[in-house]
Amino acid sequence: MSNYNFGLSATVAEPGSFYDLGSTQDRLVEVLVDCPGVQGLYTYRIPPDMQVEPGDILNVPFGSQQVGAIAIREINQLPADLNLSQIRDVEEVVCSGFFPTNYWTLLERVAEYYYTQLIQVVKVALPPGLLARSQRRIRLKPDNIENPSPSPSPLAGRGAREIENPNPQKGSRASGVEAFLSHAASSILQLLQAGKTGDYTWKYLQQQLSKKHRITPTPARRGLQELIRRGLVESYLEEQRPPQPQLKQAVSLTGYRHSPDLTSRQRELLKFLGQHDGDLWVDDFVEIYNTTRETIQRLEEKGCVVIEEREILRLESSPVVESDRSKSLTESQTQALATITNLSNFAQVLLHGVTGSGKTEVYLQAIAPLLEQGKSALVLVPEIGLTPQLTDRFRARFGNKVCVYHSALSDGERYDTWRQMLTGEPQVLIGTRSAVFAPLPKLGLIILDEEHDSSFKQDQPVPTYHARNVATWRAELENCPLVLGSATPSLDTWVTINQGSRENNFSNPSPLSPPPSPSHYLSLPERIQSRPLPPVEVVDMRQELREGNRSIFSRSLKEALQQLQEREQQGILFIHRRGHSTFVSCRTCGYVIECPNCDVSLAYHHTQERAPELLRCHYCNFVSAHPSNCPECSSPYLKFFGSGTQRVVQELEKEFPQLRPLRFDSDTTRTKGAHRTLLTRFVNREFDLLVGTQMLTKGLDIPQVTLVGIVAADGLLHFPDYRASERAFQTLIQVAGRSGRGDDPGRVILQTYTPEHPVIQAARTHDYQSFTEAELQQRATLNYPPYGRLILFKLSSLEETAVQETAELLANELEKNEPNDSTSSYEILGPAPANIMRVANRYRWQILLKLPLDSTVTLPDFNYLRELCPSSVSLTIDVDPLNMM
Ligand SMILES: Nc1ncnc2c1ncn2[C@@H]1O[C@H](COP(=O)(O)OP(=O)(O)OP(=O)(O)O)[C@@H](O)[C@H]1O
Ligand SMILES: [Zn+2]
Ligand SMILES: [Zn+2]
Repeated sequence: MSNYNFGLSATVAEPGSFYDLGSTQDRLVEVLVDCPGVQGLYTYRIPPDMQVEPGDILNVPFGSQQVGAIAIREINQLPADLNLSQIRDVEEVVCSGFFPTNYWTLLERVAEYYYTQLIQVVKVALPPGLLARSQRRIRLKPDNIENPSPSPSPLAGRGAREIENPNPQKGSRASGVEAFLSHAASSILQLLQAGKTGDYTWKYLQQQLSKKHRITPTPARRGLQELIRRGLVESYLEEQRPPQPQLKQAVSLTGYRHSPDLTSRQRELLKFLGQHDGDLWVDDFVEIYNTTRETIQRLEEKGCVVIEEREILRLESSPVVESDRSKSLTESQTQALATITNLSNFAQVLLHGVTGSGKTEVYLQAIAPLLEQGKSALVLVPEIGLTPQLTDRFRARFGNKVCVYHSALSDGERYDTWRQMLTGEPQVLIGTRSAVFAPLPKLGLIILDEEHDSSFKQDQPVPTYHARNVATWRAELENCPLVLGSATPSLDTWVTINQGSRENNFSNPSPLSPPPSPSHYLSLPERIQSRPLPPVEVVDMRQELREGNRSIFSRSLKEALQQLQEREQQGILFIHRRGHSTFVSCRTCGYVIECPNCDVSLAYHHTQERAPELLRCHYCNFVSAHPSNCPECSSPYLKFFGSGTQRVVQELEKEFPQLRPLRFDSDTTRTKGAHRTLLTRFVNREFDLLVGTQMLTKGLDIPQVTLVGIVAADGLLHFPDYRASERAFQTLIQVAGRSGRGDDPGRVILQTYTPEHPVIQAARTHDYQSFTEAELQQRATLNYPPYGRLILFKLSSLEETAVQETAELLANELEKNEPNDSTSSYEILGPAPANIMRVANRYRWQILLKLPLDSTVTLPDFNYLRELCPSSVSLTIDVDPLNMM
């Protein structure tokens, strides 16, 4: 801004004073300020010679501070509750073009659809502290101080300050510059000149000014403006530190590995290292093989390995992976790929491929040419920790063009990844749901893998967005294709795509009809190498009991477990719950031990012989010691009901002492990298059986797994939720799909007390189509999604009566507003207490609105409803809810 027109500077409004420029001339901008606890948009004036675009990062005065802000939109009318004298000027555009075009349109669309304030959307979209981290710095411009150039140099101009000074020409010598300056400005200059580099953060300068010169923020800011106008100093945003070469220790095998005095453990470690091409990061080696640095050093002393420092990429966060090349595709993969690569505009594609059909290979080959064209791709996955394999496959193909973005990254890592994206380098970003907001410029393709997975939906906090919706809007705005991949597509997607592709086929290409809805259905109906899907054997556990088998394992499953080791194969046992037992009750009086904070029973946790016996709440994490007597009647006879992962592992140890089970659930995978470590050990055959929950269902590709046992399918079936069947079916098919992915054929043993249930029957035959048709019919009858829309009002409060009264009040309001015309009306279900009425001491009520799909229902003003809630009651509006509390 060194060419600031001095003549105009006199008209810049000083805080507290007011120069009327005539309102027609004023350009106003609404900004989001980055200040903790501050919400909403603030209006500022754009100085006449400043250009501000939506998305620019600004500096604005805020109270007595100077804060970072984002320009949201220009407005041409002053908000009604403000008058011009209150409006302050944008101080400076710190950084322009920070966000890709369309980015703000996307965020606004999310805010609108999910009935949230824009600031809430911005909070999920941007990495934490994005603005706060952009430090503003001030540095001297020594050239201008020593040789101020002639007109139109700022020094030669005529401005307010110079008029005060009778002899402006003296300013042409450096030593005389200070003579023209205000006290604040010359103090700043002094501070800068006193330093070695003449370069400080503005924050530091402000502190010094206030401490040493008693200059308050307002004059300080004016002083700085003065210096900038005169071209004596410049202000800049501290650059992201260039990637520092970081060094890390790697361990590699030497040729000399048969030293005679090696222990068997040392030999084993060398063998493991050999399996990784003789080369690993020391950290990874220690973690994966449960060894220590000292052990590795001893191997080095014996000359079997060398340890050396190697440079790593700053963003790299996983072990080195072998690079690989494109596989030659099967016929259906080829067809699918051809369709996807031929799309250059917005289109929605469903890639419906059975488990193990090679969807990932299609993604990889669809992305490769984009990178060559300088474009980027966004790959959304349910949970990154659970799928280290997927990330590895991408890294193996695209090396360091792959970045990972998810909430488990540290703030710093997230910030770096974000800034790094803005460079516009073509890259592949793999991330979980919030990565749908990643600001990749030149986006060529969005992929949502396992699109049926409910972790793409955020239940809380607001915005309660579904990444699939946002991805669709994003693809539309970027005009690029969106690929939804799954072996068990959600019914929502199934219906959308079917409708879309029908219109596609039958639309009449007259120029007057709307363009065909760009939907494509692509199918991979077979596994790679025509391997069969594993047969599913359904075992009726009632029958087992009748025939005298009281074990949690059926005879079939026992036999299969016995065969595992003989055949050198591995298996997976799926259990619906972690912990040991789902509840504990007294045999004498029937008392069930419950959480003091929630309306649920406590689960019994006990991992091994000497470990403490604990009761744990799976909702609020309350923990207590397991009592030895019934708290109600003191009876010592407490019984455990329901089996969790711990119990199954204990039973296994009793019945199959030779089998080596590995528990894989959220209790055992809490630490960073634990998923990878455990899976690696399993793949290395340190264990025979993986025993785990839901997290087993997501994308595991382990060829030597031939057996999948579902210990009790019933736990999945009975939920008071209209989606229970859909979810249960997806889970069963996905778990079953982990079996038989290699050369050996697989099998699935599904144990249940309700073998006749339609979900079990459909899973038995892997019959997606008929399950889906039957389920859709039921949804249509009841106007449930995808044939209707739902909006869930979730209320909660520490006060039981307050939340009930508020729920009733809101329901009344909704009823009052209900349109009379039956075609455009909505249905109100409730108010009702939530399924679990109290969680973490908060009482929960809900109201469900059911809306027809195709009408334009006028909804009541939700902001008004929000205002009706007393401060003790919190209200969340969940649009298209997936979990009914
Ligand atoms: N054309 C191919 N030729 C040989 N092997 C392939 C080919 N395509 C994929 N594979 C391999 O087949 C296995 C299964 O592929 P992938 O994991 O991509 O299946 P998927 O469809 O994503 O399965 P799921 O939905 O069960 O996760 C992988 O090990 C992959 O490397
Ligand atoms: Zn009792
Ligand atoms: Zn609880």
